[in-house]
Amino acid sequence: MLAVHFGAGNIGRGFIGLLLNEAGYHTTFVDVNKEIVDLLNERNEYNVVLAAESKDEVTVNHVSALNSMTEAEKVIEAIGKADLITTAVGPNILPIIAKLLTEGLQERVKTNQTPLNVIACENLIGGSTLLKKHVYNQLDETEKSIMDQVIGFPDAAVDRIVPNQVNDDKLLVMVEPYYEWVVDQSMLVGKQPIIKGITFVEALNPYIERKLFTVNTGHAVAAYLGYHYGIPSIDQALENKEVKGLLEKTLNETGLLLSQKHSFKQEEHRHYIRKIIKRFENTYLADDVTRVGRGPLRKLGPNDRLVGPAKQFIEVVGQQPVYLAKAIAAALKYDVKTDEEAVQIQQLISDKGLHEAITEITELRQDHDLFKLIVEQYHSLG
Ligand SMILES: NC(=O)c1ccc[n+]([C@@H]2O[C@H](COP(=O)([O-])OP(=O)(O)OC[C@H]3O[C@@H](n4cnc5c(N)ncnc54)[C@H](O)[C@@H]3O)[C@@H](O)[C@H]2O)c1
Ligand SMILES: O=P(O)(O)OC[C@@H](O)[C@@H](O)[C@H](O)[C@H](O)CO
Repeated sequence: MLAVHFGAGNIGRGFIGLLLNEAGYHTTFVDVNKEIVDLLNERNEYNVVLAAESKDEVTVNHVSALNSMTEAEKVIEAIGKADLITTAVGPNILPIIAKLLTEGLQERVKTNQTPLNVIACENLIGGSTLLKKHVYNQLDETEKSIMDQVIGFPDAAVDRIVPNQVNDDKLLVMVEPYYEWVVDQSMLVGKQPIIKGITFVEALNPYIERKLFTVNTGHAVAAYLGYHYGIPSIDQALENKEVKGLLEKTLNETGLLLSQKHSFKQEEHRHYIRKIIKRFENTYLADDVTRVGRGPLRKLGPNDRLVGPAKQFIEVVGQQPVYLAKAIAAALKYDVKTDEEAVQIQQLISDKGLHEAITEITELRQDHDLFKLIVEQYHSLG
């Protein structure tokens, strides 16, 4: 069995590649990083080490790689033969890989009508659906009706913390022990892939919202407030009582929303939150606040992990999301010069002023309750 996986980065190698290998796939990674592509082809294997006292290590083999910049034809050929396609490139890169993916799928369906699923493993609600949209924008009506029959784009939620890697061995990936991969079964075509570690569910929305609005909202709070207090890593941010307290209060807000919206049992959800906080406290991960806070423009988007639940909190719970607003304010103050999106936000605030910048970034109208809360919290953060 062949899997073509776009993005041989942290989650690609440290999570998806590992599970695909355990399920018996040969994985062809597609990436633009020449060094990683060359090393994968030289060794055809790499190791994954657990960020835990045991430091257990497993070898992932049956892997190779293609450079999408210089080997487009080979990528198209691999898509033609693939049994599964997955991605972990980052939401902003999906429109870029969609071009080559489309060419591959167009060629494939000319001779191969075997059903094929494309699963985007990104931190995004409706990631595969978005990728499908980018693909379908390039198809004519006949191609669309063929693809409707044989190509599936099931949405997914993936959860495993994989920090930036600082190992001498450039292929080695350190990952936390915990993982969860949930896929929307109702969106699959053909047979369900047999991959130990995937949970198939009939409706993904409660799972992706639970993950994004708990793990990623909590992570964002720790990153932006951690940065605000000059703390370099997430586990250290959690040692700071002020940050941990604000994190817990923010997750109580999203918890209330999620419990009301998806009828989660409150005690079970509290247990889920406690487990996540423990994961953030893992000192073996030493996860930089700048990795977790990366891309603040994306994270402040109208449906992402901060503004998304804050708006819903007002609508569903009927209260003011004070702590989510504080996290949004901290994200607006995130001033990391090496992060292009942070630079853009600071530039926007200085060019157009805070109010206009908030509207442009979050798409919130100035008379929205959340808008006023964000402004208040921004000024109170100092
Ligand atoms: N790291 C985590 O803890 C984690 C956990 C769950 C989900 N995710 C999600 O997984 C995705 C990837 O995150 P990551 O942490 O692995 O990032 P990463 O930067 O480590 O990996 C991304 C990879 O994509 C490659 N890439 C960039 N442009 C490309 C292109 N045009 N074609 C092919 N490959 C390209 C990069 O070279 C890199 O190897 C993101 O959506 C992220 O939100 C990450
Ligand atoms: O990948 P991002 O930039 O969307 O978010 C940063 C982290 O919160 C994220 O990578 C987590 O580590 C991951 O989602 C855990 O499953």
